[in-house]
Amino acid sequence: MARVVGLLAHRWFSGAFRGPLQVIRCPAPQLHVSGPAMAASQEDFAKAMNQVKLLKEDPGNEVKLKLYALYKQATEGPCNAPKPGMLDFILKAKWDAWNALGNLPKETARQNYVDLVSSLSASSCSQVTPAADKKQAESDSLVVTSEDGITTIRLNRPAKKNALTTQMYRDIMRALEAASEDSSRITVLTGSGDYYCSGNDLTNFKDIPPDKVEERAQSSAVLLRDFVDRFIDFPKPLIAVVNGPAVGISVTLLGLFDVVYASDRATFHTPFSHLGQSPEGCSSYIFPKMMGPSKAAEMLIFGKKLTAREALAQGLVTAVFPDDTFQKEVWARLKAYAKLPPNAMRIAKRLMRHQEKEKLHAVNAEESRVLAERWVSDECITAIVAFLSKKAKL
Ligand SMILES: CCCC/C=C/CC(=O)SCCNC(=O)CCNC(=O)[C@H](O)C(C)(C)COP(=O)(O)OP(=O)(O)OC[C@H]1O[C@@H](n2cnc3c(N)ncnc32)[C@H](O)[C@@H]1OP(=O)(O)O
Repeated sequence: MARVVGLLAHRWFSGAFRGPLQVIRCPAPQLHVSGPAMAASQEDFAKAMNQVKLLKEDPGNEVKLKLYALYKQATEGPCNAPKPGMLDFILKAKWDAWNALGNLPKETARQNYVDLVSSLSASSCSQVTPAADKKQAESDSLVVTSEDGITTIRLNRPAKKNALTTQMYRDIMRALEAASEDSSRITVLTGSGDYYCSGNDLTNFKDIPPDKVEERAQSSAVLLRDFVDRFIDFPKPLIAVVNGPAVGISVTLLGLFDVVYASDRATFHTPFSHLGQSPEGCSSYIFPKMMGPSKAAEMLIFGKKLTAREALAQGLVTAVFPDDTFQKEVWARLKAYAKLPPNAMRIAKRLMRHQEKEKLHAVNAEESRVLAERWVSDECITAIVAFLSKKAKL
């Protein structure tokens, strides 16, 4: 421990503060399920010490001194070190800060330390994932956090109902790659705001020069195929926390998740025929197997929108929760799952997925190929033009 403090103190006062790991985004507030007024546990304290090393911005010497003092008070109690000489400025500043805490109880110092670190993390809007040596998110539209053994990938375009831009597909792929290698045990996909996701961002089709339409359809099909492949191959338990309505590809992909928890406000809509498009995400294979061919046809051919309860009855959703307790109940459950032995979980997943993998890749390839054809069809172009000119909504 003394080594850690020494290292931190060295970093702070030499200015080399930033840790080597890549910063992703703010921690998700709802991950903090523990009660508000409780004293910080040793575990919280240890986590806070780690978080300090990962702060994006140098919080400044005053805050660093405060952190130092609280740390010493929390671990050793009131200042008991001899006062340094006047000329030893750094040691003197540290000693003064510690000594100024007087007889503050260790528990209070621990709590204050945790609170201070948490406010610094929130204000510098930084959080890291352990495998963040890889570049993960290019924009604010995706927020990736890692905490309590759970890597959370959050779609973060609430004003656009979390519609997926081309960049977001790429960022999600990177986030999945990183999550498959980081120390987290389970991975969650969820959305910010009132929607889970409104599917493909239809403005992805905007401003394509006529002579590039075919080329763009082909490159989008490659992107789609790669994207869905990542879900097929993802090695750890993958959970969808469906916080609100889901549309298009965000619904079809659910068949590739291990568990799907939904708010009772969520709906599930795959309006492919309305859009002149065709099913993707392996849904043309998984949905009929899961819910029977005729229920799958209602969704995938006729675009029937399911309520959360209907989706539960069809096996698309694992459990439905009342919206007002959704986040609390789901995250409590996930935190418990994230304590299970990671290798056992991966092995169980591998055994379940293994027999189907080849088939799923083949289905994905075919669905992507067919969609490339649909994207250049009159039916599809008409539907997209109608949406973009605000004449049509689902
Ligand atoms: C490369 C891989 C390709 C994979 C292909 C996948 C296929 C699909 O995913 S198909 C599904 C495509 N999605 C849609 O067709 C949904 C279109 N959106 C809507 O019908 C409605 O917006 C809504 C029912 C989702 C919500 O309606 P509501 O009245 O509540 O809100 P709005 O005012 O319409 O939305 C707010 C804002 O968000 C924009 N927006 C919503 N969804 C999309 C979207 N999918 N693409 C682009 N933009 C979207 C909407 O236009 C509004 O924007 P403004 O505030 O600027 O008007």
